[in-house]
Amino acid sequence: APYKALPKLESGPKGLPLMYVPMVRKGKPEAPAVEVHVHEARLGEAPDTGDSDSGMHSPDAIMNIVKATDFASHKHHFQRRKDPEGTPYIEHPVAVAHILTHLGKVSNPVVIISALLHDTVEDTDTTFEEIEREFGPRVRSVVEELTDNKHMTRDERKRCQILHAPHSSHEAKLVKLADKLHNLRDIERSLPVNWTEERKTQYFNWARDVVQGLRGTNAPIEAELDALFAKYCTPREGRENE
Ligand SMILES: Nc1nc2c(ncn2[C@@H]2O[C@H](COP(=O)(O)OP(=O)(O)O)[C@@H](OP(=O)(O)OP(=O)(O)O)[C@H]2O)c(=O)[nH]1
Repeated sequence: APYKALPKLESGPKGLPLMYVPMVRKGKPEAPAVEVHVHEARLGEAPDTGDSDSGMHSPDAIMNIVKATDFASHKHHFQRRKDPEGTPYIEHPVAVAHILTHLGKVSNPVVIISALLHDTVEDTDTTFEEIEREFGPRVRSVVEELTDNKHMTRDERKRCQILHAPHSSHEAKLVKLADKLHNLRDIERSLPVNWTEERKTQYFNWARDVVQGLRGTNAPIEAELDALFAKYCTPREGRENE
């Protein structure tokens, strides 16, 4: 279904100063009123490091993160996970964003928004044009990197992920790492319907091959992945978890 964004409450011509009114507690404002400048383009100007917190404190970054959560929950509304409980799908992108912020200590809004949106084009009627219109070209580009080509066979898609991982942008690598960690944690928690133990091992082995191409991106997330690989992957003689 088409996504209808709420009109911005703070709307005004881009770049024009708006008055930020501080919260008032016990008759005293928490902070003096300040002027903030709304630049929709700021997301597109974020630095390339992927984990910088530049821009994180800007009101428009926070608003766009909430908007992406709302967008994803709208788009994934009817979708369920493959677990026997039929968990609402939206739990996955929200958990991926949470892994990035809390375990990975990532606060680049482009990465967090891309994590929230990473399955919308692959799994729903969302288009890349829609993502760009609502969230800008940087987010579109990262989501494009994270979207499997549905015209390929399953085996081709899986092979492509291994081949493309090392060539991904830093932002996409971060989301991929967190995506894999959440999917693996989910499988450990509850095997998807009709999955055998053999398929579980195959998935863990394949995920280890993808993660191999993402290494050196985020130490805490990679450490959690390594602990799971050590537990569930087929050991590689003399090359443990390579
Ligand atoms: N672990 C787990 N995965 C679930 C569940 N429900 C849906 N999925 C999705 O299923 C995919 C993994 O299942 P597969 O059978 O290997 O892949 P396929 O759906 O593409 O054929 C993942 O998507 P993907 O975008 O293909 O991710 P990935 O394969 O790139 O990691 C994952 O997000 C669930 O309950 N547990």
